[in-house]
Amino acid sequence: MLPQPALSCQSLACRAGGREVVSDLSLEIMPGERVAIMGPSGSGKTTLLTTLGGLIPPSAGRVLVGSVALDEQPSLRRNLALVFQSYGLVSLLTAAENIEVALRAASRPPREAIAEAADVLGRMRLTAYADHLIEELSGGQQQRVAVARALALAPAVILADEPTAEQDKVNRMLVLDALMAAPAALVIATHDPEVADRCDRVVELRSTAGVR
Ligand SMILES: Nc1ncnc2c1ncn2[C@@H]1O[C@H](COP(=O)(O)OP(=O)(O)OP(=O)(O)O)[C@@H](O)[C@H]1O
Repeated sequence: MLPQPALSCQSLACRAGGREVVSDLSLEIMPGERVAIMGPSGSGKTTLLTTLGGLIPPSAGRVLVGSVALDEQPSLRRNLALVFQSYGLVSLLTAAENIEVALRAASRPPREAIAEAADVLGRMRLTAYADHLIEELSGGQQQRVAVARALALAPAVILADEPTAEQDKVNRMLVLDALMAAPAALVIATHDPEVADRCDRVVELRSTAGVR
C-alpha cells in the first residue's frame, strides 16, 4: 500500500480581508516531511497555515488529515500543533501551565504533563521563566513557549508561522534544530533562506499560488 500523506489539501482556496489570497493549491505533506512555505509579504503564508490548521474554513477545496477531511471530523485537529505568532497562549497562565493545560487536554496524566512541560521548557532555555505569566515574557520567549508546547504534544504535523522570526542567533538555531528533530511532518512559513535550506521542499506562494 502506498504511504498516505499526513496532511494534504486539494484545490484549496483561502480568503482573507474579503479577497482570495491563495487559490487552487494542492499539496501532500508526507509523514516526517519538512516543507517550507515561502513568498513575499502578503502572499498568504499565514492564511494558508491557518486554513491547514482548521482555524478558518477554506473558501474552496478541502484539507485532509490522513484520508479524512478536517471539516468532517474536527477532532482530527488533535493531530496538528500550531506555532503561530499570536495564537493560543493564555496570557494569564504561566509558561509551564500553558503547556500542562495543552497536555491535559490531550489526556496526559497530570504528573506526566508537569514533567513534560519542564522538559520542553528546558530544551527551549526557558526553565527560569517556567513560572512566569505569558504576559510577562518577551515576544521571542512567548514564541519559544509555543514551540515547546508543540514539541510536548508530539503531533503528527506541526504548522509553524515564522517560528524563528523573533529569536536571537542562538535561540534561532535552538528553535530550528528542535523543530527539525521533531518526529512530525513540519510545515513552516518563513522568509529565511537558511530555514528553507533545511527543509525537504519549498512551496512558493506568489500572487496566485503555485508550487515550485
Ligand atoms: N484579518 C485580516 N483582515 C484583512 N486582511 C487580511 C487579514 N489577514 C490577512 N489579510 C490580508 O491577506 C493577505 C495575506 O496575508 P497573510 O498574513 O496570509 O500573508 P503572509 O504571506 O503571511 O505575509 P507576511 O510574510 O507579511 O507574514 C494580505 O494582503 C493581508 O493584508
